[in-house]
Amino acid sequence: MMDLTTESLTEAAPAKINLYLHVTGKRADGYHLLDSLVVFAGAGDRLRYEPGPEPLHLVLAGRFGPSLTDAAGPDNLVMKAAAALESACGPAARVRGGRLILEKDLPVASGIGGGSADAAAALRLLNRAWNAEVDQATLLRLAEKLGADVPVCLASQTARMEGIGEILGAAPVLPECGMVLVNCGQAVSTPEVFRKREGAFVPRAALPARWPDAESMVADLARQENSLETPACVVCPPVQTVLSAIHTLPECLLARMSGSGATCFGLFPSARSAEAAAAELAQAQPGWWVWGGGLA
Ligand SMILES: C[C@](O)(CO)[C@H](O)COP(=O)(O)OP(=O)(O)OC[C@H]1O[C@@H](n2ccc(N)nc2=O)[C@H](O)[C@@H]1O
Ligand SMILES: Nc1ncnc2c1ncn2[C@@H]1O[C@H](COP(=O)(O)OP(=O)(O)OP(=O)(O)O)[C@@H](O)[C@H]1O
Repeated sequence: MMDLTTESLTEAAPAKINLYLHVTGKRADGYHLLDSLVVFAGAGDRLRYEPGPEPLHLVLAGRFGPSLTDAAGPDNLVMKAAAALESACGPAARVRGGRLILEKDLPVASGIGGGSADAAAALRLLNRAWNAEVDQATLLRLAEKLGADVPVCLASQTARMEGIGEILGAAPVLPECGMVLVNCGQAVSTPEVFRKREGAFVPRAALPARWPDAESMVADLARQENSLETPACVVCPPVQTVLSAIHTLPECLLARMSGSGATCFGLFPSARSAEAAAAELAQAQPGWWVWGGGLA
């Protein structure tokens, strides 16, 4: 008998951060080929499912719930994921209606994959709650169709991401470190940033099997880049201000933008030093979204 306790009907949707992001090429269909080291932070959204007799619908809550109210319908990535899963259910599945409650605590359209993490959480959650028995390979195929960042969010574990996001491989073993995430409040369109990218493609990075400490990781990461940082600064100039602010925080080892922006991250020697730095920045910039802590 399946366990349908409250806990089993809740899924975390952690923020995705691209520690580096190289645009290595472009496909004929316009999608870009990437090489990226993806990690997940302690910050995230939360998705809860309350089965019920009414048709499945989405309720938005959390700090950024109101910024998505126009997108609570079938276009929301959570509802798209639910529909995709329903179409792939096994014969023993018990597809039910009810409420999906999305605690939206990550800024929207901000380069940390909030919508992708929500979609992946919906696939995991409903696969369990509906007893859908959709296998991992099929889940990955559904995830790919929902968005380039959804496959990596399915496992929500550190990974090296290639192709357009669908090729997931082993990543270096990471050392203990902390992270600060900062968003200035301006939504940034991913296609627009990709369109504005200019110049040569960047080769695939050479990475070790593991980094023994945060300093050696940062020394390597400093040789990599986010190829979308320059175009994102054109679309959203405050990114530059945010990067400078992170860079000057005590103990900051590296400051960089994630994904297509505008959220930027700082790496710190520990979760504790990141929390302290985040508290300092939040006080100085009350209008920004600031988070500090460890990796997921
Ligand atoms: C920039 C990243 O966040 C890095 O992790 C992702 O590549 C973007 O992932 P995403 O937001 O899930 O992207 P999607 O919703 O699939 O695509 C949005 C748009 O971004 C562009 N896009 C996206 C991914 C990719 N590899 N190449 C692209 O050119 C395309 O114009 C696409 O129409
Ligand atoms: N559950 C959701 N959460 C956030 N955005 C959603 C959701 N469903 C649909 N969207 C739409 O998807 C778009 C991208 O939002 P999202 O927050 O995933 O972007 P992002 O952080 O830039 O993602 P990425 O890092 O994958 O590029 C927004 O314009 C938003 O309207």
